[in-house]
Amino acid sequence: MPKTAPLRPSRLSPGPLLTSLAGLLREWLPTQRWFAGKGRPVMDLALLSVTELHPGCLHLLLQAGHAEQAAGSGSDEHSVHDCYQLFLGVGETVPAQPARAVIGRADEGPLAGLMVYDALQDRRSTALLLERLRTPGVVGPLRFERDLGVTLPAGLEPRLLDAEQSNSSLVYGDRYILKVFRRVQPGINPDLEVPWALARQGCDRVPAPVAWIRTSLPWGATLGVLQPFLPDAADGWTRALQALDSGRDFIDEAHELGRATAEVHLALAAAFPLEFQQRHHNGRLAAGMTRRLEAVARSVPELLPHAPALRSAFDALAAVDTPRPAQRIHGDLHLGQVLRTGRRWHLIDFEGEPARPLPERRRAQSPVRDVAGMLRSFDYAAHARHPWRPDWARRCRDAYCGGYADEAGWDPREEPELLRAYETDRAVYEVLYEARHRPEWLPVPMAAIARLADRQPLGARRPQ
Ligand SMILES: Nc1ncnc2c1ncn2[C@@H]1O[C@H](COP(=O)(O)OP(=O)(O)O)[C@@H](O)[C@H]1O
Ligand SMILES: O=P(O)(O)O[C@H]1O[C@H](CO)[C@@H](O[C@H]2O[C@H](CO)[C@@H](O)[C@H](O)[C@H]2O)[C@H](O)[C@H]1O
Repeated sequence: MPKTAPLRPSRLSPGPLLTSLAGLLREWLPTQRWFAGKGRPVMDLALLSVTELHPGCLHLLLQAGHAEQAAGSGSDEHSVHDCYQLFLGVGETVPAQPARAVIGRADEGPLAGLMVYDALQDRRSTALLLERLRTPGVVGPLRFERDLGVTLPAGLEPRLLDAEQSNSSLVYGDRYILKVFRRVQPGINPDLEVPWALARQGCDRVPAPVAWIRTSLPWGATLGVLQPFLPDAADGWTRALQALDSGRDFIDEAHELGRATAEVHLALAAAFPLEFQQRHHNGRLAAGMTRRLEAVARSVPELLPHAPALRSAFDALAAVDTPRPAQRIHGDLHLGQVLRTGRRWHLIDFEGEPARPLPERRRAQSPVRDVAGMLRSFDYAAHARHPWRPDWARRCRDAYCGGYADEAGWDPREEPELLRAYETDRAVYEVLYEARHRPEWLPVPMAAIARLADRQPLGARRPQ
């Protein structure tokens, strides 16, 4: 049996504890998908907070730095620091669980001789985590809170979701899903803030938070959110690939998805203050997009030859000065963020692009940005299958914009400069994302970059 006695307080002091964990974490972190420096060496580590959640289970907020190569001629490496949330099990043995849960045996410091493992893969630890959420309260700097109007049942069987994701999610008895944020930033996470506000607005397109975890140390932040689990749901990406595989169009689904997106945008506009953009707003927006393009081109040299042509999409945006109200949006909308149950679409994951700072992700923006994200996603799906089906993507894109216009009362295609600039900006983001996390996917956004630079409409065939 694993040792489950509480650790002596002296063992939890951050400095000595790090002596035990540093070597193990340096090996383990770069293998985790949610680690920003995936595959790259960890440069430095600091423990920002240590809490023993229950005997043998440590909750850590860990600051980790990794080297980021600014590629291109003569550029240097610099270090990037992020704060990560870890749940570590510590015991004389590792409880029965997948071998990949094992992090290793500590060979020095206060944990010397003890095994360390990923507690999110341990049934006992994750069952106790749900118990904490059922009975709100405080453990050290951690606050467990919930919607007091909802009663959470006891004893729901936990399982760690085996999905490609930026965080870690636990499903409890197919009734609830707990998202544990891995990269933590100061401030309320929009994935709690936005679904909560939408629920208050009566919008049922988004699962409403029922419980959440926050911390006050080292600063105020959201650590996790529990929401109802939609059983038998398939995400839009899976549905789109199924349609492609069986040679089917996806027009009805895309049209309905456009309507669902517009419905959520209307609810967001009602739930949060609108911002009326100042003159020259588009100029500033275009300048930000240009800066991002230049930064990504320094990291991913394949982008460099296209940069001048891509900049023209941002210059065209800067030349249009028609201020429009800005509002809260989804911020990272793509086919993987929409779930279909029966004939209904739901939107999930309002965190925004995980690499952007939280204040930026919470800013009011044009809803065209979300539309552009979804349009890019139809192109991604079309590229994921051979032969490439650009006409399939184009029909989806038209149906999606048509559905959006039916619900919202305005068509995103009426703002071509904004749509093109946002699509270009999104493709640039995807280049960086794929280069960092899934290099084998890099050709997909790079193909879009080549077409955007050529001023070809996406989804159209390149001239032979
Ligand atoms: N409420 C839900 N019901 C059913 N499945 C869900 C729900 N929320 C998330 N999921 C599943 O979990 C996966 C990851 O969730 P997501 O919020 O996108 O996490 P991440 O931000 O880490 O990528 C989704 O792709 C989806 O398959
Ligand atoms: O994990 P998140 O949902 O926060 O999103 C990140 O990962 C996505 C990939 O899992 C990435 O999306 C890109 O690939 C998708 C297909 O796997 C495609 O549907 C999207 O259009 C494309 O952007 C997303 O960009 C990233 O933020």
